[in-house]
Amino acid sequence: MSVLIDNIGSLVTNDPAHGGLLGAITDAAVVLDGDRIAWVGPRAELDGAGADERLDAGGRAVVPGFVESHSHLVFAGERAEEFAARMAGESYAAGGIRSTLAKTRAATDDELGGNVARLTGEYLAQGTTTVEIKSGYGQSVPDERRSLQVAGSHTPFATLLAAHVTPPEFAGRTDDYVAMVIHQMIPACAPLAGWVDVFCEVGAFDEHQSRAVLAAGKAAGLGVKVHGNQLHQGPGVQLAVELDATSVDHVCHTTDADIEALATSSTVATLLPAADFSTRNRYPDARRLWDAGVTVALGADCNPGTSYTTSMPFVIALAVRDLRLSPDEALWAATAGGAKALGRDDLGVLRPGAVADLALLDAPSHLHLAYRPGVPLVVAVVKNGAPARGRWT
Ligand SMILES: N=CN[C@@H](CCC(=O)O)C(=O)O
Ligand SMILES: [Zn+2]
Repeated sequence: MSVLIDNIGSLVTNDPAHGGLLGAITDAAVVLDGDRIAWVGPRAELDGAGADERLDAGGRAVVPGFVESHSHLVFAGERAEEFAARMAGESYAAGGIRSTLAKTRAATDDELGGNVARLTGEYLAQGTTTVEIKSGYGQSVPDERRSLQVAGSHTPFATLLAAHVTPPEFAGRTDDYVAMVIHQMIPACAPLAGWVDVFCEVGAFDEHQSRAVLAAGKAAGLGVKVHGNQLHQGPGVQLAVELDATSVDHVCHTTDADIEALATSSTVATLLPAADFSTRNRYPDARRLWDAGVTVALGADCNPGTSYTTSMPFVIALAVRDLRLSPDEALWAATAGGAKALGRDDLGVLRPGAVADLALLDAPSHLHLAYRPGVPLVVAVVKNGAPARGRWT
């Protein structure tokens, strides 16, 4: 089936063929054919014949669907008390993950799946059409396997976060846990995931342990992702570059050498400012990363500990206000940048042949995403070529 999206006041394509970072077109139209984009351009050049359905954007803005490349949706329970304590002065520590681990292990598959459905629904309603989902609150072979099975029924982008926290049965024996991950968990879970990930951080996994887990995942055919340099300066960024990771995520504490290493690599720096907002952590130096030529993605990092939000528009507003990206750079990083952090060039872009995922904003341009923080501007969403949420005029 073909769909004409007509009367778009301002269209962001992310296709350099239309000029500038965002390939923006005013007074535009888009034609969809099945789940792909068939045509994009100024309305004046549209050959109007023959679409099966017409959606009218009413002169408002259309952007590519947001691409969330970092989330932890397979969990049970919540940690509002921990958040309140942090706001009263406690600092964030990796140990909070263990309380979610206990609740996740005790939950049924249906409870976990229901929570993922609720949260992916929230993402979609706010314009996010692609969501990567990590495991990581199981930390045993059966619990990581079922976490990935639950994730895989909601997304094609599932990541085995094999080394998130040392589980209680391995307390004081992190090296033994790492050995179990390498010899048992990765072989059992690799068929269910696209990437392996580790939390390389003080109090979680050190450089040696992280390298061993990532190398084993890579040898099992998985791509590599790293939680790196979130809370402290550390080896995560360099390790990610060394292992040709698809992305290194957080990247809040960096040296000149870290930025130089990223700039000369194909590893994406995925910035998660909602986690820094919610932990009062240092924000990443996005301006320096971008200006050095690093490929930057933005994600919401939805999880019950550091970032219980599914709002990519909120993340864009933070990135503009506090990370000092321009509104154009922030939108690119939340769409095309997120796609690169998933190794894809046919998501987060509106050009012929790309996946037909887009969002209608009740605004004259994408600038309003940061200009009107907290306002639900996404009023309709198309996913895989089909209207998925909201109303067109
Ligand atoms: N940093 C490690 N993992 C998550 C937080 C997990 C949690 O606190 O439950 C993150 O991306 O911020
Ligand atoms: Zn994370």
